[in-house]
Amino acid sequence: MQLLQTILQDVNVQATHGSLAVEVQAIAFDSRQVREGVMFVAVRGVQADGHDYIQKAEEAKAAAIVCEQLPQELQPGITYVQVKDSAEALGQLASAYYGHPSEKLKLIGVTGTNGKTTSVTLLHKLFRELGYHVGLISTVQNQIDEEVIPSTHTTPDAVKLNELLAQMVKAGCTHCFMEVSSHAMVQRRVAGITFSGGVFTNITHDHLDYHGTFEEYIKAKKSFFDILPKKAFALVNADDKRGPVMVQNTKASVHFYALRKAVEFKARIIDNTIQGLHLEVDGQEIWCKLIGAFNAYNLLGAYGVAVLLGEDPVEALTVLSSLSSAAGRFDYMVSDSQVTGIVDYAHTPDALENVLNTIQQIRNPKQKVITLIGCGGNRDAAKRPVMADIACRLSDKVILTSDNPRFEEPQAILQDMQKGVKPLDYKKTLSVLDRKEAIKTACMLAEPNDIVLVAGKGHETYQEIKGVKYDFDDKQVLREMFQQLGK
Ligand SMILES: CC(=O)N[C@H]1[C@@H](OP(=O)(O)OP(=O)(O)OC[C@H]2O[C@@H](n3ccc(=O)[nH]c3=O)[C@H](O)[C@@H]2O)O[C@H](CO)[C@@H](O)[C@@H]1O[C@H](C)C(=O)N[C@@H](C)C(=O)N[C@H](CCC(=O)O)C(=O)O
Ligand SMILES: Nc1ncnc2c1ncn2[C@@H]1O[C@H](COP(=O)(O)OP(=O)(O)OP(=O)(O)O)[C@@H](O)[C@H]1O
Ligand SMILES: N[C@H](CCC[C@H](N)C(=O)O)C(=O)O
Ligand SMILES: [Mg+2]
Repeated sequence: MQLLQTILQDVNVQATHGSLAVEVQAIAFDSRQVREGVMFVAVRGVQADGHDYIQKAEEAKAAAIVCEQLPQELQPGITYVQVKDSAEALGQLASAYYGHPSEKLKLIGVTGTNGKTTSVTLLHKLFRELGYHVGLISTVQNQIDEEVIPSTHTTPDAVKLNELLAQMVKAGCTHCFMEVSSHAMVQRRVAGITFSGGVFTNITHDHLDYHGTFEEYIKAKKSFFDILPKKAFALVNADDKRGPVMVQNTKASVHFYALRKAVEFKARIIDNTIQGLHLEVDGQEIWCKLIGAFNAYNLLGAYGVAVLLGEDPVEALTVLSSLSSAAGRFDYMVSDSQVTGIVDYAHTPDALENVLNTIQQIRNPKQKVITLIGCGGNRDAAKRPVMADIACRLSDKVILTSDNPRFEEPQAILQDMQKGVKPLDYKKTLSVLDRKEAIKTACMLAEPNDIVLVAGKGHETYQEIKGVKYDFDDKQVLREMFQQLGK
C-alpha cells in the first residue's frame, strides 16, 4: 500500500481532482482487475482504449483513476489524475509503488531480433556460477536464482515487471538480466526503469505486423538506448549494420563487440562443429558447448557484459565455456539409428537461415537435411513465404506445417508459406497441416545419419489454437516418433 502523492512524484501530471492523500492498494491497467482501493490507469492499446473502461473502474470503487482524458463527469470520492502519456505514467507509478527496485540492483537489458533469450540465459547462468544472487526475465521463464516463475511475455507489463524486480531485490539479488522486446518499448513497459546496461544483438525482419515498417521497428529498438542513463553502458554488435544507429543518441557509454571488426570486444571462430564452438576471445582460446556461429555473438556479448560489470575476464570466459544454451535453442538428440533431431526456436527468417547454415557447415555431405517449419498466426505474415524459401534453399526436404495458428486459419497460413516455394523446389516440399503428423512424416523420411530440424517452437510446451493452449512439446513428440518408428 502506498500514498498516491508519494508515487506520483516522477509523473508528468497535468491536472488532479480530489485528494492526493488517498491510499493505493494496487495498480491495475485492466478494469476487470479493479477492486476497492485500487488505482486504475487507462492505457490506449491495439484492441481497446482503457479510457472506455473508466466507468467500470469507477463502479468497482477505484481509489484513483489516471488517464490522458478526463471523463465528462467525475465521481465523488475518486481522485482523478490527468497525465500526458498514461503508458509512461503506468511505468513510473509501478516503479515508485514497488520502491524503485531497478535502482537497487544491476539491471541489464538485452534487445535485438534474435539472441535475447540465449544472451540473458547465459548471463544468468554465468553470474550464478560467479557466486551472485541473480534474477532472469526471459521468454522461456523468469527466475530468482534457481526458483522458476513462469513467464507470459518476453518483457512483462510494467506492473508485473516491477513486482518481479522487487521480489528479486527482496531475495538479495544483486543483478538481473532481462529481455527488452520492441513491443515493450512501444508500449512503454520499461518506463521508469533504471538500467545499468543495455545490449544490442542484431536486427532483421520480424514483427512488421505490429511496427508497420522496418524503419519503425529500428526506431523501437533504438529507443531502448535513448532511455539508458549516463552511468549505464551500451554494448552493441558492431557487425550489424544498424549497430551504430542504435547508440546515436544514447547518454550511456558506448562499447562494441564484433567478430568481423577490430573493436573493444572481439572474437574469432576457430572451429564450429556439432561438439560446439572453438573460439578465440580477446586473445584467449576457449571451447564452448553452444553450437553455431550466431552463438559466438551471444557468448561474446555475455563476456562483454561481464567485463563491463567488473568481472575478471579469464574467470568469465572459463565459466562461459562450460555453459549450455537455453531450452529449445539448437537442442539436439541422436536416435538409435543415428538420426540427429534438432529442436530450435528459429521463428524469423534470419534465425532459420542461421540455424540451417550452421547445420550445413557441421553436417557431412552424406547426411540429408529434413526441415520442418510453420509460422505463427496473428503475427507478421510477410515472413511466411520468406521462411519457406529459406527452408527449401538450405534443406534436402521441407515439411511445411502449423506453428501456433492463434486466431488465424492454419490452412491460410500454410498457403502464405507455400507462395514462397519456387517451382524447382516443389518436388522437395510437402505440406502436412497437423504438426504431430508432420514431425512423424519428417522422421519417416529420415534415413540413418540424416538430420531432422524441427523449427519455430523451441521450448514451447503448447500449441495455441483459437485462444486455447493445447499440450505440445516438439522435443517430446520428436523423441516419441523416433521410438515409435524404430528410428
Ligand atoms: C500487441 C500487444 O503487444 N498487446 C499487448 C497489449 O495489449 P493491447 O494493446 O492489445 O491491449 P488492449 O486489449 O487493446 O487493451 C487496451 C487497454 O484496455 C484495457 N482494458 C481492456 C478491456 C477491458 O475490459 N478493460 C480494460 O481495462 C487493457 O487492460 C489495456 O490496458 O498490452 C497487454 C498488457 O501489457 C499485453 O498483454 C498485450 O500482449 C499481447 C497478449 C501479445 O501477444 N503480445 C505479444 C505480441 C508481445 O508483446 N510480444 C513481445 C515479444 C515479441 C518478440 O520479441 O518476439 C513480448 O514482449 O512478449
Ligand atoms: N545472435 C543470434 N543471431 C541470429 N540468430 C540467433 C542468435 N541467437 C539465436 N539465434 C536464433 O534465433 C532463435 C531464437 O533465439 P533466442 O530465443 O535467443 O532469441 P530471442 O531474441 O529471445 O527471440 P524472441 O524475440 O522470440 O524472444 C534461436 O533458436 C536461433 O535459431
Ligand atoms: N515472441 C515471439 C514468439 C514467436 C514464436 C512462434 N512459435 C510463434 O508462435 O509465432 C512472438 O510472440 O512473436
Ligand atoms: Mg526471447
